Amino acid sequence: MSVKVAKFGGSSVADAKQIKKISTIILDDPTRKFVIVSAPGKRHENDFKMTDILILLAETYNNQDVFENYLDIIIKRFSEIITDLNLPSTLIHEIKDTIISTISSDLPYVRKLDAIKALGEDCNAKVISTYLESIGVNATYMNPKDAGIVVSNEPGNAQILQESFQSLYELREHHCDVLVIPGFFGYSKEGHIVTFSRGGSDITGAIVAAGVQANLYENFTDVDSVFTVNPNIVNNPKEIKTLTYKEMRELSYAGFSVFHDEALIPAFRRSIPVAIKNTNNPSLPGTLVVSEKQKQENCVVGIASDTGFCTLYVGKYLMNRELGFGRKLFHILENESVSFEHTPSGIDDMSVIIREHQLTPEKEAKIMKKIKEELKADTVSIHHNLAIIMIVGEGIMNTIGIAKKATTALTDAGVNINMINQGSSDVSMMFGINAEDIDSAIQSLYHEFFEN
Ligand SMILES: Nc1ncnc2c1ncn2[C@@H]1O[C@H](COP(=O)(O)OP(=O)(O)O)[C@@H](O)[C@H]1O
Ligand SMILES: N[C@@H](CC(=O)OP(=O)(O)O)C(=O)O
Repeated sequence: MSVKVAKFGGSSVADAKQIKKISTIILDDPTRKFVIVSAPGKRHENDFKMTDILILLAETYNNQDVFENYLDIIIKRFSEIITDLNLPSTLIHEIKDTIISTISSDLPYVRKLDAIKALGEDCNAKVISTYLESIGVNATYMNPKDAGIVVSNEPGNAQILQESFQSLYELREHHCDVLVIPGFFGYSKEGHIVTFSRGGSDITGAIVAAGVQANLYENFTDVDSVFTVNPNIVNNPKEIKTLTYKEMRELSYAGFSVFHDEALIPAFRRSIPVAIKNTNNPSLPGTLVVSEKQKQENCVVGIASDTGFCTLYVGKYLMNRELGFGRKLFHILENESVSFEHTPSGIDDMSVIIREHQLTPEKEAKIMKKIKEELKADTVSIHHNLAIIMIVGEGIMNTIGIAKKATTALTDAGVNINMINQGSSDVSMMFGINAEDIDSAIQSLYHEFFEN
């Protein structure tokens, strides 16, 4: 039996008009049995995402601040959707009761925050399945607990547990034609709601696709395809037709927010192709992510960029001869719950690239003090405001001239390179630059690699 998993992102389920569009897409293909939905997203550029307001609601309630306006915004948004879809008003009363009982529950704050964040997806899934039923579809809402989505106990950063896949496979036999599953969260073994990292409905989609052994995982969003560069930086960039899991993971990791980087692994392990398509233009083929693709003349498929990094620089004469230096350095970071992204190193120097949001000024000072004292380092410093650029493509490692092209483009744009990391990955080349240079760097690289 051929089955597809279709995930609809926040922009695809942002209001009644969009929900009607996704219903047509679901009805169009009877193999679209598993539907994963996000919370209502942005309806236009300056709009808000429901998840952001839910977080503000949780925070203000916890700080005993004024929270009622956030509650009103959330209820109003769901009310509009329910009214415009001609669904019974009892549904909005149920949603309101659920939100109020969740915020006033006596759960510890981290648990409550996750339970509140999950409400956007959960309530929207209930609304969408009720709508599908109202138009005659044999659809049902399926809670992630009943679906068997068991995750690790890390609030806001869940990982799927292996045992989930067997239970998910059994969903294939479910008597309904369409199962609507809320994205973004699962349940820990202890029964707590735990969310994935932000943008994590893509992860739910990939997990369900892997579990039910789908023939295709369709990820519906608001762009016609994955573009070679971020369309918010370059106008109308070229589209990518096909790319490999590995290429997509690197690009997503480095800023192609169209697809979550952690959503690739479950699909990759079971070789399930991923199609990224536009809800507003569903007849277009979109972008296909697969295990292997034909060799292309220009091996570079995409160039991603992301900000919010910093470099922790450590210098010590004879570092290369000191057994265990790296281990001790990482141990200091581990004790402060700081993970690292990259570690370019020299003979007497080591740089550790870290995502800045993990550091507070106090944590930063503590880490630097420990490195100085415990590792007897000569120099320790932290440089903020770093951006990374990732040039990605299978075959990059064995293609002559990629670095030359990249450095020419950066030179033409007057951009200083703070760091180069090449050879650690066989599909990417990384540059570190100042965050304020990102747009001009990407525009120049796009010109060099895709227009010349
Ligand atoms: N290289 C890229 N190709 C396509 N979209 C990109 C790229 N980089 C960033 N994006 C952004 O990703 C957005 C879609 O992702 P997201 O906002 O998470 O959608 P959804 O609401 O479907 O979850 C696009 O509107 C676009 O602004
Ligand atoms: N709603 C969640 C999860 C998600 O995946 O949303 P979206 O599909 O709108 O990116 C978030 O905003 O993080």
